[in-house]
Amino acid sequence: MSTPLHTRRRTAAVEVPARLHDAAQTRALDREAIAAGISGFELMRRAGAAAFALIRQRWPKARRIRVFCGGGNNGGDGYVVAALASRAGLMVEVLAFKSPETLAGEAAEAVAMAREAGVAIVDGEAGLDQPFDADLLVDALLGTGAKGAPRGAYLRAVEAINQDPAPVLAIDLPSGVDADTGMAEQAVSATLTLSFIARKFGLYTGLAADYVGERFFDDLGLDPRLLASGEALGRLLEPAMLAGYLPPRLPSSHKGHTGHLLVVGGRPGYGGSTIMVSEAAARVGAGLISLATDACHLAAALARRPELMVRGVRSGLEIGDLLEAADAVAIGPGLGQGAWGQGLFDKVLERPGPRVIDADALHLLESRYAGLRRDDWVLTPHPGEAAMMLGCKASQVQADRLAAARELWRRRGGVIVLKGNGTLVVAGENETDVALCPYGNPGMASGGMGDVLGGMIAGLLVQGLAPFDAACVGVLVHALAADEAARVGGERGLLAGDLASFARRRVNP
Ligand SMILES: NC(=O)C1=CN([C@@H]2O[C@H](COP(=O)(O)OP(=O)(O)OC[C@H]3O[C@@H](n4cnc5c(N)ncnc54)[C@H](OP(=O)(O)O)[C@@H]3O)[C@@H](O)[C@H]2O)[C@@H](O)CC1
Ligand SMILES: [K+]
Repeated sequence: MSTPLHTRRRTAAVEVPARLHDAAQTRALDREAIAAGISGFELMRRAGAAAFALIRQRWPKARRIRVFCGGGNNGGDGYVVAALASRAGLMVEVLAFKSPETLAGEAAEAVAMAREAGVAIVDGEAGLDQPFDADLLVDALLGTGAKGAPRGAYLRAVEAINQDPAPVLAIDLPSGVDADTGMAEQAVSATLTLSFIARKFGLYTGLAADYVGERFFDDLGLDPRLLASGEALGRLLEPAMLAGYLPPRLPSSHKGHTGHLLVVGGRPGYGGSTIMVSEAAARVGAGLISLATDACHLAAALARRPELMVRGVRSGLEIGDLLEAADAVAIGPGLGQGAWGQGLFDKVLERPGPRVIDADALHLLESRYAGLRRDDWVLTPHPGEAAMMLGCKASQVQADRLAAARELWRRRGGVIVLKGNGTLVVAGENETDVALCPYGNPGMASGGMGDVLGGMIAGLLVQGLAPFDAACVGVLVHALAADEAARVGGERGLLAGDLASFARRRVNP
């Protein structure tokens, strides 16, 4: 972790952020826990108890519960929930999508527990045709053992759950959502999802967001040292991290200590983007900002932010001195891919140094600098731009966002920020090189949001944060600012320009 220039020694304790695992890594943790002396059935009993406690807390008035059980251990969790609910006097029905007699191991023990508690267990497919009028549905069809999209009777169960107006608790993950990638085509649309032992990477990014509902997590009381061991895919970005990255400034700080950013872009008609980049950088604390843009935008830029230093430029030849003075560059928004944009981009790439490369500059990178790899840049593609860079479709990027971001990193180096729900920051293959932002909201689906993000990352780069740290903090501050702005005024109608002032609060943790 790097510290911004001219700041006090870090005082806040740096918390280790929550780890994210894929299904195989989760199964390895399950095995470790069992090897450490907690039986598989005890884990299942704890999982069912955690789920039932959440049901009591969130739906205290629920009296009729229908539990959809599959044939694996996810189904086993469901049988435990059913047993506990029945013992508590609720009316419970299990729809079994695999004959309970065929279940093995701890899942068979859970079936016995449900039977003992007097739970009605009926054949799943037959039960789908019988009305039940449930207050709550529990999805215990598929968990981390699922392979591919739900098949056969499981698919019909998913459809039935989604057609039922009752709220849905998904056990471990919504059936049909891929725990590793978040890919989901036909999946349970849950009200809440309660995950056990490990936070599944796939529940935090891409399409999964449309299915998981509110996310809950329970570590089933396992030893934290066990949970911290073994492999993981990456880590979650959390607000508590900000204090560690952004300590207070020294009283003697002046603008020469807090970095000088050069923003380049804004062909005629596209000046707003670079103004937003500049303003966002200023609001996260960049000391000085020079904007090199088409001369037609000078008045607008100065009217919006008189703090900027703006220069109308006709070609890359006119930014040599600005590049010399700048600690970092943000280039791309509104740049265009014509001769003007090309000339400026070539000039910016002539010398190394921290750069945020976005939008049109990503296209120019692909068309003019195939194979160029650098450590000091931050590339910020949205899924469409990532697809352009990888030569595939945006839907393929979304189907496995981590794989796409990793491939971009292998080709281009530096830091890859793959935007979209559950933005990913990737700077290598290790767990500590991968960060995922679980914040943000659909109000951010509007023009200019990416420009503001690029500005924030660039504004942190000039303050001396390392590229990976600047990208993580920028992504987090951007999403938290958007959430705060949405809380104040709602999601629909949220403007990119609204974020900058909310960001200020976050960079002074
Ligand atoms: N002790 C532990 O480890 C703990 C585990 N825990 C819980 O166990 C869960 C993992 O359990 P798991 O590994 O048994 O797999 P699970 O997700 O239930 O699915 C396997 C079943 O699904 C079927 N199937 C697969 N894909 C399918 C498809 N596309 N469409 C249709 N069917 C499909 C497959 O059938 P097959 O195709 O093999 O015949 C098989 O019957 C985990 O998420 C957590 O909830 C917790 O209790 C904590 C302790
Ligand atoms: K499930």
